[in-house]
Amino acid sequence: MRVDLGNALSTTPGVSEASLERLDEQVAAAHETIEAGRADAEHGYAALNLPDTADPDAIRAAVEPFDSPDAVVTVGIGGSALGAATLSAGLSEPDDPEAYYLDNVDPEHVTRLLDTLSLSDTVVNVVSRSGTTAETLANFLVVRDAMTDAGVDWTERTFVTTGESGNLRGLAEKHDLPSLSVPDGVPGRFSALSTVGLAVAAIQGHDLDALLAGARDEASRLSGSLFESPAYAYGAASYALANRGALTNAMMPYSEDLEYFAEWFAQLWAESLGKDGLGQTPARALGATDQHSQLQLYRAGPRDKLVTLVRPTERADRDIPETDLEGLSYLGGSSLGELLDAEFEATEASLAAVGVPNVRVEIDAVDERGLGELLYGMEAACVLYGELAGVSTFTQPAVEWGKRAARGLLGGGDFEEADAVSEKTRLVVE
Ligand SMILES: O=P(O)(O)OC[C@H]1O[C@H](O)[C@H](O)[C@@H](O)[C@@H]1O
Repeated sequence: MRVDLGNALSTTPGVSEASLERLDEQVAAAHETIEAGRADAEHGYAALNLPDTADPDAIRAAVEPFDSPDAVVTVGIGGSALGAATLSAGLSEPDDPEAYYLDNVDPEHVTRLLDTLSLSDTVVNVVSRSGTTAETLANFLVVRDAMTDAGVDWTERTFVTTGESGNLRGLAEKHDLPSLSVPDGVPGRFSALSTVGLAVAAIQGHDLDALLAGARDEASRLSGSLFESPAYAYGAASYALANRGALTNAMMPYSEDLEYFAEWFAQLWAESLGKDGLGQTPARALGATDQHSQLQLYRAGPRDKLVTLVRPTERADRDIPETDLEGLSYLGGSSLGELLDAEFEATEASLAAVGVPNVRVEIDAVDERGLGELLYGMEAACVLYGELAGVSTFTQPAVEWGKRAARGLLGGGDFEEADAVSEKTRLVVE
């Protein structure tokens, strides 16, 4: 992963090179804390050890009974779905088993998906670190029922990824389901490079070793200076820019294959850093599509944004046919990839021209190695940002509040958070 901070230096907000040099002392101290956390495999920091601790052979062995299914449906939410979804979207090949994600309990969507699938040729991948998330367990009960109704033995088609104990672990043991464990100390949103994110990639036949090698490369570049580590350069600059008023981070990959990556990044950044009145709101965008919608705001709206432009430097290309249509001949003989690159450069320059901070992040290609670098790099950037900001990066108390309120409302226990629902102030206009 390469990070170019040049367009964030003399912008508004912006961070001077001299400020970054001063910040580098804090980066060195934060790096020491991070390394100590990694050495002790402390909660959260352990995620940065995954390139070495994940076991691709064990993952491949666990999914081996499911040889070439038509589809794999992951039932999970948040960190238990987005990492796998990012990988399957980024790596997908036409002959792969189709990957679907049930990460919402919208009944119409669930029904539509179940009606579309040939359930006897589908693998169900139930993922929940805690084993208690209501949406995941409810969806699983619905999927299981649909399989039984279709005459499919769900115990033959299901595998489970969860913690060492809990409801799901109990279910896996009771029915002798193939299962994987979520590694200790790895929060959901940092679990893309573990059993949680890699199992679907394994079923689809992607190269787990190359993914982890990419991540390992990025890990080897972590150092006590932001000027030597692309991940820390990104984390430190984002932190400095947020302190100076860039409270939104618009993540804008120029690749359809990375659209899910922006969604994964949004959870990572929001849930890890949004604490104590601090944080940077992630916005999701896609180049070049959003040049024709959101870019107007990014360039001319409030000066409260950092725009992160991500692209692969190599991709399979497609020529644009020659044409004698008036005014269009400049396109002919060029390629869609060249056009997309020109759009990327144009957006970057258009933001820089009016002093809107933007950072360029590049990987060589959207392949296993590139994704390993990118996901690991962003995780390390996030951990560094959290250290610099002094927030508790690996917890999510605000999310837990909502989970308890919803559970209380459904009669799943006596949770005082549920009372707040009836205390809501109303001002209804009809
Ligand atoms: O994996 P699970 O325990 O089911 O959790 C799924 C998701 O639940 C919560 O909303 C957490 O805030 C997320 O970080 C987590 O990824």
